[in-house]
Amino acid sequence: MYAKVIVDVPAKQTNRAFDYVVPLPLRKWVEVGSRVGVPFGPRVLQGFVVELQEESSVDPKRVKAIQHVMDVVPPLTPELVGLGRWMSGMYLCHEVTALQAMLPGALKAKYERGIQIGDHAGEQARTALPDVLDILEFVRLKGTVGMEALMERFPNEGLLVKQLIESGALSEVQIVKDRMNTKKALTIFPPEQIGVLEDAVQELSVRAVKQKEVLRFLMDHPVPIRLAELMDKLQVGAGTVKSLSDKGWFELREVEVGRDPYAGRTFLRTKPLPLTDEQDHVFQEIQSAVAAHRHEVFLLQGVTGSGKTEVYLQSIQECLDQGREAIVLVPEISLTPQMVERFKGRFGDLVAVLHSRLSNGERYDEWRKITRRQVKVVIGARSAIFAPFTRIGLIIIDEEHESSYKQEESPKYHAREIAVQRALQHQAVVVLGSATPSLESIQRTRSYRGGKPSYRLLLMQQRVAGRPMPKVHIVDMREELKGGNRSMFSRPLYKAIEERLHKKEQTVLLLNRRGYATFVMCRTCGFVSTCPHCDISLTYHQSSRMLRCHYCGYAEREVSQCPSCSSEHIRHFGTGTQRVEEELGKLFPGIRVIRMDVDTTTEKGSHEKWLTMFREKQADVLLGTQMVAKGLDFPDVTLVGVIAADTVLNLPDFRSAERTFQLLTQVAGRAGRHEKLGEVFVQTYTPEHYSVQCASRHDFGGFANHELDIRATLGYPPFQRLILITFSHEELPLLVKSAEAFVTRLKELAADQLRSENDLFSAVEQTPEPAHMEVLGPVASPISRIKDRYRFQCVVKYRGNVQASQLIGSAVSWFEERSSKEKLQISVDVDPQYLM
Ligand SMILES: Nc1ncnc2c1ncn2[C@@H]1O[C@H](COP(=O)(O)OP(=O)(O)OP(=O)(O)O)[C@@H](O)[C@H]1O
Ligand SMILES: [Zn+2]
Ligand SMILES: [Zn+2]
Repeated sequence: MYAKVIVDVPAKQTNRAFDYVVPLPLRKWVEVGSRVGVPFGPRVLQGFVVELQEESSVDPKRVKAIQHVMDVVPPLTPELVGLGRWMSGMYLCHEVTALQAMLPGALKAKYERGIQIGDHAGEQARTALPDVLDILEFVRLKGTVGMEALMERFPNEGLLVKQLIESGALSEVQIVKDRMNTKKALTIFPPEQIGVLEDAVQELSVRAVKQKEVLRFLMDHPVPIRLAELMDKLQVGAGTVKSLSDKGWFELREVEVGRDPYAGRTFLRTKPLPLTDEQDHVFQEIQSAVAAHRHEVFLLQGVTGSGKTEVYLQSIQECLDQGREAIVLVPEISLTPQMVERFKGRFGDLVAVLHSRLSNGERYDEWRKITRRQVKVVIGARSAIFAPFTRIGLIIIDEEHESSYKQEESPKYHAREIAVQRALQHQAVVVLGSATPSLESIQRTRSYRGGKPSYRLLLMQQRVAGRPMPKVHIVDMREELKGGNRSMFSRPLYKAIEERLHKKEQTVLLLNRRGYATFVMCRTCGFVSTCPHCDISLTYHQSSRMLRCHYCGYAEREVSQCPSCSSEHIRHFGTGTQRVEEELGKLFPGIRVIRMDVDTTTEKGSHEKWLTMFREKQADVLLGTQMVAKGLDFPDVTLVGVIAADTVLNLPDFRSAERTFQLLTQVAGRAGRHEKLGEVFVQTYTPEHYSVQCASRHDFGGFANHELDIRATLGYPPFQRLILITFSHEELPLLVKSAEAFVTRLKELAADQLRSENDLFSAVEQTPEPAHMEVLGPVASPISRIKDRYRFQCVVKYRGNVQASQLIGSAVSWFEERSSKEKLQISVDVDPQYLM
C-alpha cells in the first residue's frame, strides 16, 4: 500500500504530494488525514496523508517508507483534506499551509502523542472481548503509552484502538514537556465512610474553626471537589486543607481536568421561545431544507433586534434532532460570555467554544471534544469553520458582512466561501445572517444559476414584540462650525447626553478610529480630495506631504485652501477616543465613562470586564471604536451617538460607503432594544451622503440598490472580482522591474485565455456575460515599505468564466523559474477586503 503525503515545508518545491510505502505494521493505523513522520532528504519531516492507493508510479526502489504515525485518530477528516486541496487552488497557497490552518495551535507544536486509560474504561472492561482487555491492561500498566510502543505490541489492532478512543475507554494525550500538556488540578476526595469526619470534627480543637468548616462542608457534599473551588467557596487557605489531608481525613491528589474555560459557571437552561410570525416563516424555510438534506444557502436579512439568534437556536435544535452537527461563526469581538451563554443555555455541554482569547491548551481541549464526538455544536470565530465534524447539517454565520471573516495572512481564505464549500460536501444548509448583508451576498440572491438564485433571501423586518426602530437624527457638523461650535460634540448630541445623565439612562458613543488622520477634508464645506480617475478619496502622506490614490497611483500636492470653497479650514482629519474622553470629562464633570479601544482591551478578559461593568450600570457612557457597535444588548441604553460618521466614508476604499452604512446601522441598533425608546445622533460633515441618509431611515434596500448601481458602473465587486498581488523587495529598482515583468507576463497569459474563452462563448451563443480581465498597476502599495522591504501591487479585475487564480498561479511559476535567486516575494490575495 502507498500513501501520498504532503510534507510540512511550505515551499514551491514541496507543494505536491510525495509517494511513500506504508509498511505492513502501519497499515491498520494510517488513514487519509493522518499525520505521519516521513524521511525527506536527510531529515524526517511531519506530513499529512492525502491519499491511499494500491500502486505507485514511482520507481519501487526509490520509494521510501513512512516511519511513524503521529495520532491514532487522524486530526483531519478526508473531507478536510479535500478542502485543503481546493483552498490551495483557490487562494494560491501551499496545500500544507491550508491543512495547518485547520488544526489548533497546540497540534502544530513539536510534540509526541500517547495513550492513557480514559474515563469510560470501566464500562468497556465489563463487557469486553479478550483483545480489548489485553489492550486496556497494557495501557493501564504503563500509565502512558507512546504510539510506537502500542503499535509495536498490537500491530493489527488499529481499528480497535480507534474505537476504544471514540468510546472513551482510552484517551489520546500529548506527551510533551511543554505547557500544552493536559492540565491537572489538586482535588479533594472525601472518604467513603463519610461518618468518620464526624469523629474528626470532635477531635479538632475549638479554635480550628476553619478546619471544621471544611469537614462539615465535605459531610454535606460527599463528592470530589477541586481544591481551588473549595478554597473559593469557603474562603479558606490551602494550608488549612492540606493539614487536614496530612492527618489522613481525606485524600488530596492531582487529577486531569479539561480546561473548560466556562467550567464552574452554571448556565441557566433556556427553553425555545414561541416564535413571531416572521421568525417562524424563516425558521420553517431553514428547517425544511435541513430536514430534506438539501444543500442550500440562505441569506437572512433581519433588522437589529429582530430575533435572529432565536431562529439560529431553534434551527440548530432541528439539526441535532436529526443526529447531525452544527457550526456557528460569530465575529471575534461578539463572542462575549453573553453570546456563549445563549448557546450553552440551550444546548449545555453539547457546545464547544473556540476563540483566539483561549490559551493554546484551552483551545486544544475544546477541539478534542469535537474529535471525540462529545459535542455537536461549535461556536467560534473564523477558524472554527474547520471544526472536524463529519456529519454537518447546518452552518450559521452571524454578521456575515464582517470583514474579520477574511483571514489576512496565508491562507487568505474567506470563512463564508469555506462554509459554502463544506456544506456542499455534507449536503448541509448555510445560513448567513445580518442586519446589513454584504453586497456580495445580496447580489447572489439576485443572480440565478440553473433557474435558481445562488442564495435565497429571507427577511425579518420587525423588531421582536413590536418594539420600534430607534429614531435617527443626522447632525450637520458644518452648521455647528458656522454657529461657532468648535467642540467635537454638536449641541443636539450634548443635550441628549445631558438628558440621559439626568434620567440615569445609558449612552453608547462610537468613534471610528480606522483611517485616523489619513484623508483631507474641508471643515467648512465638507469637500474631500478624491482621485480624478478612481472616485476614491486620496490618502495623505505625512512624510512627503502629498495626497495619493492607492488604486492607480495618481498623486497631488497637499493644499492649504479648499479647492471648492476657498476656506482655509482644510486639514487632515481624525480624532482619538482618548481626546473624546477628556472632552466628555470637561463638558460633564463627574461623568463616568468606560473607554473601549485597542489600548484598553489588550489584556485577557478586559473586554468582558468593561461590558459587565457597563451592564451593571457602573458607567454612564460606553465610548469606543467598532467594538461597541456589535451584538450588545443592554436594556438601559437609550442613546447612541456617532462622533464622526465620515471617518470611514472617506477611506480610500471602494467599500467605504458600505462599511459606513453597516457601522451606522449596527451601532444605531444598540439603542432602545427593550422597553425604553431609543434615539440616535449621527454627526457628519456629509449629511447628504446616501449611506448616512439610508442608515438614518433604516433603509437597507435603498442603500443596496444605490451602491450596486455605483459598483456596476465602476466595475467593482460584486460585479467583478478582484485579486490583489503584492510584490516586495529590498531594492526599489529591482522591485519595479520585476513587478512590471510579472504584469506583462500575466497580461499575455490572460489575453490567450480570454481569446479562447470568448471564442467559445460566441460559438455557443449563450454568453451571460463575456469573460473579461484587466490588470491595474503595478503601483506603489499604500504601505509602501514594511520592514525595509519596498512594496508594489497590482489589482486584477475579472468577471465571467476566467480562471484567474490559475492564470496568476502560472504567472507566479513562470516568474519564479526565471528569478529564483532574486529575493522578490509575491503574495496573492483573492477577494481582498482591503487593498493595502
Ligand atoms: N420570539 C421571541 N419572543 C420574545 N422575545 C424574543 C423572541 N425572539 C427574540 N427575543 C428577544 O429579543 C431580543 C433581540 O433578539 P436577538 O438578540 O436575537 O436579535 P438579533 O436579530 O440577533 O439582533 P442583532 O442583530 O441586533 O444582534 C433578545 O432580547 C431576545 O431574547
Ligand atoms: Zn470647502
Ligand atoms: Zn486613482
